[in-house]
Parts: sequence; C-alpha cells; structure tokens
Amino acid sequence: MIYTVTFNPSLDYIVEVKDFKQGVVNRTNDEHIFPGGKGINVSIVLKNLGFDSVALGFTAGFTGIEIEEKVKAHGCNTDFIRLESGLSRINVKLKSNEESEINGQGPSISKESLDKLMVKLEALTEEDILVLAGSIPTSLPEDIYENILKRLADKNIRVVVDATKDLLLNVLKYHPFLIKPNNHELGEMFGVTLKTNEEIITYAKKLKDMGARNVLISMAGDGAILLTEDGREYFSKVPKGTVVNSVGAGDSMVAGFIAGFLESNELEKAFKMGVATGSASAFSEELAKKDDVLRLLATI
Ligand SMILES: Nc1ncnc2c1ncn2[C@@H]1O[C@H](COP(=O)(O)OP(=O)(O)O)[C@@H](O)[C@H]1O
Ligand SMILES: O=P(O)(O)OC[C@H]1O[C@](O)(COP(=O)(O)O)[C@@H](O)[C@@H]1O
Repeated sequence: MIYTVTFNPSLDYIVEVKDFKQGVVNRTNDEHIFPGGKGINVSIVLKNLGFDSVALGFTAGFTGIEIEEKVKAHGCNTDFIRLESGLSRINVKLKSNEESEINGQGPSISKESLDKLMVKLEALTEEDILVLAGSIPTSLPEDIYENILKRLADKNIRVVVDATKDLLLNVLKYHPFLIKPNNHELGEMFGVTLKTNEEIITYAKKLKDMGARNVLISMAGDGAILLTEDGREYFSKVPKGTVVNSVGAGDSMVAGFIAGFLESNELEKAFKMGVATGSASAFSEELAKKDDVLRLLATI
C-alpha cells in the first residue's frame, strides 16, 4: 500500500481577482475551495490514476473535518489523527496579474498525537511506499521527518520526501527512494541562485552524494531533471498547454512518478509520467485526471 503523510493539511482557498490592488477592497471574479497539503494532493492524484493509498496526518477543528470529507469524496482512504484543539489551516492562493500564496502555520501537534502516528507508521513493511510531504506546523522540531525515518530505517520501506530546507536535508542519510525539490528550493538549500541546467545538475548531484537515491528537480514551465541512482541523467521539456492553476502541480508530479514507476518499474517512464501528471494539473482547475495525463504523456 502507498501511505501519504500530511502533517499540515489545508483547505486551499483559490481566489481570482482581476488587477488586485493592495490597501483597498478587492472583489473576486472566481473562487474555489479544494482540500490541500502535499501528501493529500499526492493521494488524490494517485486515486485519479487508479492507485489506492491511505492519507495519514493530522486534522483539527471544522476545517479539518471539511478537509477529510473532501478527501474521502475523491475516493481516497483516510486515517487522520484528530487533534484536540486548533484549526487545520486555510491557505490562500491569490491569482491576479501575479500568483501569490499565503500558507498558514497549522495547529500544534502534541507528543501523544505524534506517538499515534508513529504507531501507524511502525506497522508498514517493505511492501509499502511512504510519502512524507509538505511543511510541518511551527510547533514541531525540524528533525521530525528525520526521526521518523530513523525509527523506520531497518524496514526497507521505499520513502518519498517532498519538503524544503533542513526538513529534506536531514533525511538524506536514510536514503529516500525519491526526493523532489523544485529548482528554487534546491538553490535555497545551498544558499545559491541557480540559473542554468548545468548549475542545477551540479547541486542536485550534491543531494545524491548526501544519500538520496533518485533526485527529481521540477522547474515549472522550464522542464524537469532526473538523476537516477544508477547514474543516469534525464531532462524533459514540459508539454504545451495553457496554465490554469499550478497549485498542486509539484505534488501531482510526485504522484505521477510513483504511479509510473509502479506500472513499469522503470525510472525513465516514471519520470515522463511525473512530468505529464504535473502539467496535466497545471493545465486544469483541479488536479490531474488520467485521460489528460495520458494525452500529454504521448507528447513527451
Ligand atoms: N507553466 C507550466 N507549464 C507546464 N507544466 C508546468 C508548469 N508549471 C508546472 N508544470 C508541471 O508541474 C511540474 C511541477 O511544477 P513546479 O511548479 O516546478 O513544482 P512545485 O509546485 O513543487 O513548485 C513541472 O515539472 C511540470 O510538469
Ligand atoms: O506544506 P506547505 O509547504 O505549506 O505547502 C502546502 C501547500 O502546497 C500545496 O500542497 C501545493 O503544493 P505544490 O503546488 O508544490 O504541488 C497546497 O495544496 C498547499 O496549500
């Protein structure tokens, strides 16, 4: 089974405002509310591609109840831990001349609740895939992903991590099967601005040297790069299309990669499927659907 963990689920409030102006009352032209958070998006897209998973993580308050209902409405299995207090966050995505995002901090997670998650994760076996994705509430220490992988280290589970900065860097010594920073996050990890593909490959290799097995770097509309554990390097352009909503494109890419790998056992095919799935999400209001993914895959 595939298990996704979202420490910090959200309701994504996507608002379109023509010519947004600061400091005045603006009115929306269009608005949507979607369940969000990286692991949750991975679970939804996996389902759209025909793969079952279990969405794990923490929810709180009425927003948490709504998130869980919406995830279930997509046909996903859920096993969230309910927090005693606080509210799951509402992340605002403002689409105007530019795209801006305000992502919340999320509720506090107590030690007892964390322990409940560990009990669930300790039941995983080498047959399973674990996806740890997204930020953690500010109340938690930055070594939380690292601690989880340390406790699961002898189980031979294939782990996918989509996180930023130290949260990601600290897990590399546990040899995650796949990591997927974008090019900006990659630069941020090393305190540099990366401009060319050569520079991006140089720094992606550092993540491999630090322990990651396969490193997937997304670059939004500029394509993607995969460095594989057996030393191959792939670059792909993105398919042609009109971007409608790129929120969740990165998570969709992770889901597409996993689905492609489970279908073919080939990293190159997984890579192409990842790119097609990311772009299928970027080209639609909601997350990628299978028909659109397969149509784009044929062009890569
Ligand atoms: N402007 C775009 N045009 C085409 N595909 C896109 C675009 N933006 C994102 N994608 C697709 O989604 C994938 C992930 O996008 P990216 O924005 O890099 O991830 P993240 O959301 O993690 O920052 C890309 O590799 C690509 O396949
Ligand atoms: O946990 P973080 O880093 O705050 O990100 C959460 C946000 O990212 C998303 O998962 C989308 O991520 P991507 O656009 O990178 O795929 C949203 O659904 C959510 O609001």
